[in-house]
Amino acid sequence: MPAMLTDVFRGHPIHLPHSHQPDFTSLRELPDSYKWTPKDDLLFAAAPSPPTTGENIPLIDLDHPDAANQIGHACRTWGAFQIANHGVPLGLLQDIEFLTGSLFRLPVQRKLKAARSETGVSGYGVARIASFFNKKMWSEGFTITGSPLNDFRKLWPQLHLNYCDIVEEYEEQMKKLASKLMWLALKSLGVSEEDVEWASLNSDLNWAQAALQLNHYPVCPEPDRAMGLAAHTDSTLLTILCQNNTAGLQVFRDDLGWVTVPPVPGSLVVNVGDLFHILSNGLFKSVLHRARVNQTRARLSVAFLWGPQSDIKISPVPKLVSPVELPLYRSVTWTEYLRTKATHFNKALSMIRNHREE
Ligand SMILES: C=C1C[C@]23C[C@@]1(O)CC[C@H]2[C@@]12CCC[C@@](C)(C(=O)O1)[C@H]2[C@@H]3C(=O)O
Ligand SMILES: O=C(O)CCC(=O)C(=O)O
Ligand SMILES: [Fe+2]
Repeated sequence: MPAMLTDVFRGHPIHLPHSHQPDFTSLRELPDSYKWTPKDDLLFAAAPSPPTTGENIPLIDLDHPDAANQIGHACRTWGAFQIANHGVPLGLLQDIEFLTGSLFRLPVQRKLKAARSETGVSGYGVARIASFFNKKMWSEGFTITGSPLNDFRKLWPQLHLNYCDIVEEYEEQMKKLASKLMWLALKSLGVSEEDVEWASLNSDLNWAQAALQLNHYPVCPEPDRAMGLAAHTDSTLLTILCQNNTAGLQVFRDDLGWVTVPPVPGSLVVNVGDLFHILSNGLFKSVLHRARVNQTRARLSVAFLWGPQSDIKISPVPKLVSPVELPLYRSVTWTEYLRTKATHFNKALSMIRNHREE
């Protein structure tokens, strides 16, 4: 039985001080431990794209006949795009946003009842990547893998079953959408289901698994010096992000710097993760992104982090490899990759890169 996402960090404990999580609303000044400088993150001060260039990740209508090519182009140039007409009911997006808001409005002591353990994936706390930075991030998170029942019972003794239903329905919809997006993107490269062995053997989506990451970025007294979620790439095949109507997500482009992704009501943001970069033999860009905060409005986001079951080995699709286009990466399971990332963070991709023989 392969390790499930839930067990990924068993034997790989990490000490993160969730219990020191402050009551953000009570802080009138930004404590020094939350003040970021370029020393704390080399890209902290990287120039943002001037708003006049108007360059931004594309908004793609999934009903458009050319959607596959538009998605492929976005994956190659940005590693991110927004989608409209995605088929996920608006009411469900509102429900998951409501659930997220209700969760983070709970008193800190209640949230800590469901704190993530040192070897766990699920629960309340700071993002796992926090361990790589000297400064703290102005955010709190809640990760869900598998059933949230046990955690939700601790958070909402009365209402937990309603909230579990919302998560189940949301994950169901996201699973279908993520798979559709992956095949549309691959289609743009001339790759179909028959070309991807592990998927064609399991066409009913049983080859996939996911985590749901709920994020809260409270109002911040000094947003220019704070960081909501530090720059990172996701380890996933694809991540689908639902953000409330407050801007904060930024994506990085070498030629443009940091570009803010504007919230578009009813749309969803899609990020290419490291595993899709590997699968596409480097053609799709695993996008570096981060979340900034602001002084007037709290921000919520819900990330659906989607990847393969833990026994599936991901490697460049054979059709995209040739004597001139050598496979850039060796094969890796999601579990192996998450563990590599937990140790080497932004060096993880280069750890599994094949080095060309001289
Ligand atoms: C499946 C996963 C991806 C993730 C690590 C995790 O085990 C669960 C949380 C995910 C998340 C969300 C916030 C950013 C991120 C880098 C992190 O620290 O936790 C991602 C992880 C990832 O994609 O590597
Ligand atoms: O809140 C956001 O916009 C980004 C969240 C994110 O990157 C993540 O959860 O992995
Ligand atoms: Fe992310």
